[in-house]
Amino acid sequence: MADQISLLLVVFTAAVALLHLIHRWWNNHRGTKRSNNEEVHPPPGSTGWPLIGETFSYYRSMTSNHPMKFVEDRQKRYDSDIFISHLFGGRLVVSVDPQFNKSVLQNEGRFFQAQYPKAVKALIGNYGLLSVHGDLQRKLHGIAVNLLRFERLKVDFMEEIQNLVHSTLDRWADMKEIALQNECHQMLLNLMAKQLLDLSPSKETTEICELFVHFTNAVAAIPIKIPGSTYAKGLKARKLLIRKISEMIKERRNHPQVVHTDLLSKLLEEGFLSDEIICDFILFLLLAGHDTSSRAMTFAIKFLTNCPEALNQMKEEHDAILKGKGGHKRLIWDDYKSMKFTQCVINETLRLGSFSPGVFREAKQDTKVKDCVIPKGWVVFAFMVATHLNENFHNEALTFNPWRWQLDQDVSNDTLFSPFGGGVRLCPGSHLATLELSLFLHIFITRFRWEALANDRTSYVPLPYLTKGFPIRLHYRE
Ligand code: HEM
Repeated sequence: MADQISLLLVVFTAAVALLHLIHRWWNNHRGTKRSNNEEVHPPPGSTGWPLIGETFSYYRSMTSNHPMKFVEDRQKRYDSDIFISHLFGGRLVVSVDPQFNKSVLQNEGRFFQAQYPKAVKALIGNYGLLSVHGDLQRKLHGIAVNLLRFERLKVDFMEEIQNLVHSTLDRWADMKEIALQNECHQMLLNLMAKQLLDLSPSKETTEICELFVHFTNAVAAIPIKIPGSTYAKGLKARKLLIRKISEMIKERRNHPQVVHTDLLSKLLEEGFLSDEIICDFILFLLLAGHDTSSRAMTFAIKFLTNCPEALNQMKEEHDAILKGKGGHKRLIWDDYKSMKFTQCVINETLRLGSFSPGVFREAKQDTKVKDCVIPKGWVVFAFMVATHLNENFHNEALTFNPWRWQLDQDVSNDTLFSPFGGGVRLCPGSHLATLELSLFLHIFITRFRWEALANDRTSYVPLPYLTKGFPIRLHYRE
């Protein structure tokens, strides 16, 4: 009996090994015949193991002190900046070529179109902005741009953000010790909940924030739908969030006499969007509008904590602004525009944090790049973080150095630095995000000094975050 089991194990192991070799060979040698019988070769690469592909190597590298190892190994192995892999549940072409990535973004709707993995689409819904194309994308993008236009930033948001940050910091001061990452998530979700759904900070917004933790974690998690998995929890959170928004829509329709000055009212007034579109659109804006900016806030404070020279320069800049206002604490647009060093800190935080690590685009036709062809229907992962952390483009790329933005104007070109994407999908929230960060840094730095309570590390998966949530102890500045 024992012999039979051993024999079975040997046969099974040999079969798996053989399958793997065949799979590898097929990955490395396949070509596609075009209609004129010319054989075209996709980029070099490997889809790794059946089903899981190269997911584990990618995760291992992106959670380590050497996040670019996954990319660097493949660049060396294939002698190419564009290679095939199997990540996020499917085969794709990974591009770390900044010129090609820029052209992918600029050619949205022509040669490429946004195509996020099925698992992400199931979370953001059929009408989350990154799922829609053509006229509907332009229409919804336009609504988002209008919501976040300069005139609104200069007046409404300027006022609203400062009120919110001051009241939140009053609460933090009472708590003395806080987990900054969670607190920033909650603060910015409160801002978006007010703008989109007219919700003031309450038990309900705290519940929404808790659901968003599961929802966001699932966006870049391994998409396994078994009960208790990160992905399954995210899908459940989506269902509950959509139910909440639907109930608000019903409530508004039942009580039209109650006046609201939020985005939801405007969308209902316009009357041409279905409830399904409105729910997915609002859910997407809630997500996009709080998650990345709140991560950026936490990272900025963490980077400054580890770089006392930059923190001192920030203190000087912000103390001078306050002094110039003769004790009047509320900032105006010109004060914001005068924060020169702060802008360098924000750029450096966006580069080193790379909060939106890459974008997904499907080739709408066979597309020649260098000496290979990306066949129609294949998805390209334009991996921005690999440009942002590349030593060839940014000297000592893993070091926080805000002064690089003062000295070397070249690094601010949008081929090498594109934290907000580009083309027709350029992030409509980029100016709001910069305003939020600047005002937050001003108020935080002028009110508090702080000490870190744990030795936190950066992980770039599922999305960039600090592994311990950056716990800090706060003290009022003398
Ligand atoms: C640090 C903060 C932020 C970063 C790094 C960021 C990054 C990005 C990137 C890279 C894209 C392009 C995705 C693609 O092309 O596939 C994008 C799209 C988008 N972002 Fe942001 N974003 C930030 C903040 C915000 C905020 C505050 C809002 C809204 C309040 C927002 C709303 C959106 C929307 C609606 C889109 C989709 C645009 C479209 O597909 O038409 N983002 N963002």
